[in-house]
Amino acid sequence: MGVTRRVKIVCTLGPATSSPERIRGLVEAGMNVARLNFSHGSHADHEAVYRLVREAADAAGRPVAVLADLQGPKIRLGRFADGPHEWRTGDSVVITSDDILGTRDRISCTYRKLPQEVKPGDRLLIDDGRVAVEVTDVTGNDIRCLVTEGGPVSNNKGVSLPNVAVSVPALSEKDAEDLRFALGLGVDLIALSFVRSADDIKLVHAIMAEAGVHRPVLAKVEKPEAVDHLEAIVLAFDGVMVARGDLGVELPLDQVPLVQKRAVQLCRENAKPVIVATQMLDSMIENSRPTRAEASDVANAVLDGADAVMLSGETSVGKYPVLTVSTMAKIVTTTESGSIGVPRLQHDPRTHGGALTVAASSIARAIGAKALVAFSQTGDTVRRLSRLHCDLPLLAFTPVPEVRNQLALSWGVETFLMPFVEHTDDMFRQVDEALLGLNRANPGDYVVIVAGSPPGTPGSTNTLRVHQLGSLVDAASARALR
Ligand SMILES: Nc1ncnc2c1ncn2[C@@H]1O[C@H](COP(=O)(O)OP(=O)(O)OP(=O)(O)O)[C@@H](O)[C@H]1O
Ligand SMILES: CC(=O)C(=O)O
Ligand SMILES: [K+]
Ligand SMILES: [Mg+2]
Repeated sequence: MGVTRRVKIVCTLGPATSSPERIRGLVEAGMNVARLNFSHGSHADHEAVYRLVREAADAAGRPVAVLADLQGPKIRLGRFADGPHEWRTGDSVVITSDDILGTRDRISCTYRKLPQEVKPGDRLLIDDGRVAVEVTDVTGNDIRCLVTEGGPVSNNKGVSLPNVAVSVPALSEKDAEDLRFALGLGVDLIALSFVRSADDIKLVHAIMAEAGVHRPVLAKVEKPEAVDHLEAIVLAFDGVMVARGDLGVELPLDQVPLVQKRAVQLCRENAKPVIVATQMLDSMIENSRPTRAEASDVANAVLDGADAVMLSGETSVGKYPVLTVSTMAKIVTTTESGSIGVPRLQHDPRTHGGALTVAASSIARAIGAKALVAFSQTGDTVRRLSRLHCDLPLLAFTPVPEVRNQLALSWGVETFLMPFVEHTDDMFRQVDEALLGLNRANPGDYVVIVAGSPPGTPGSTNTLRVHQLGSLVDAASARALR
């Protein structure tokens, strides 16, 4: 049975990828997860793109998860009447909490209390640190600043205050509205930006409870506070994104690589998916080929054990969105073919599901099974198998459509959506049907199946079967299935 690319690809959608053709192109090139960035674009934009992703995924017959990335407590510049502008080193500019349409010399910001929380001498970094200013004076709502590192500024660029503890709430009114909208739309996954504590997830859960829709929530690690509480955050959330763009501004840049490695390992230990994000193939925003360093960056995330690698500006506003995805896919598959292992897991499994999946993978290898198969209603058992990075195909069977999509983010998982059945024998028949029917294996081949019994009882993973394909039907029916 062929194994395809194991590490998944997340693509941020934007103006460069809003047409049906472009979105189909991304799916064909290998997009597994589409990221809707609620820092940009209107609800109408996101809704249109959402529908196009669903259509393209259905047409391709492949699951593509949709991830809604909430802006979170990031302070941003407002809009310019006539931008973009260039701020030169030595210029004096005003950032104000007044609600104005900006000019080159005076621009609003999204955080009303900013003038009360900064003082002369504080440094503000704009657009991931491309432009830096220093506060010289605060008068009323106006913060006068000296530009210390000049550069371009435009609508909605982020403003970071690396050493100032601002009291912005973890979920703004805009985030709450965006979350309700995204849940209504039917997205599969939510990401929360600038998470500072494990408790931040409670605000998201409260809105999900009101909406009556529950979806997994990823914590974006991009604040020093998140790095300090990493383990608690991994335990509380359903996964992590290492958001290196803001992380490299909020934290000294040299610390980013080690935070990446620690976050990836912690997530694997806890069977939670982890995305490595930002600037992976950044130069492809402008060029048709990445730098050698970028190719290595993608390869190293694969070797760290990440579930997924992410593209941002490369696909949202870049000149070569589809080519960037195929380039990334090529780097990933070549790296995976190198048979260099990922770091070992440090913990013995602590749950029944964990123990059973370790045993399943070792039995499968020992008997030369063709695949590992997991039945799951929540995806939990599948993620426990996924973290082992076994070189056999990893096939997930679920009756829940959004779980099928969610598993598109997890390392190595290929998912089959199957009707719910009452008895384990019917589960094994579904495996026969799927694998023999699709010509993925031959009667007589072995697969190792992990399941729960009785089916439909979450947390009941207790069944491990060494299954010979076709053994539950007579030979004639097995042949008929082919
Ligand atoms: N829908 C959009 N409309 C206009 N400009 C966009 C849009 N999406 C992205 N951009 C531009 O492309 C840049 C990169 O896009 P990306 O989605 O990666 O946003 P980002 O601001 O870097 O991410 P984040 O806010 O999550 O840290 C943005 O800073 C913005 O200037
Ligand atoms: C993706 C993101 O938000 C970042 O890198 O900052
Ligand atoms: K965002
Ligand atoms: Mg960010």
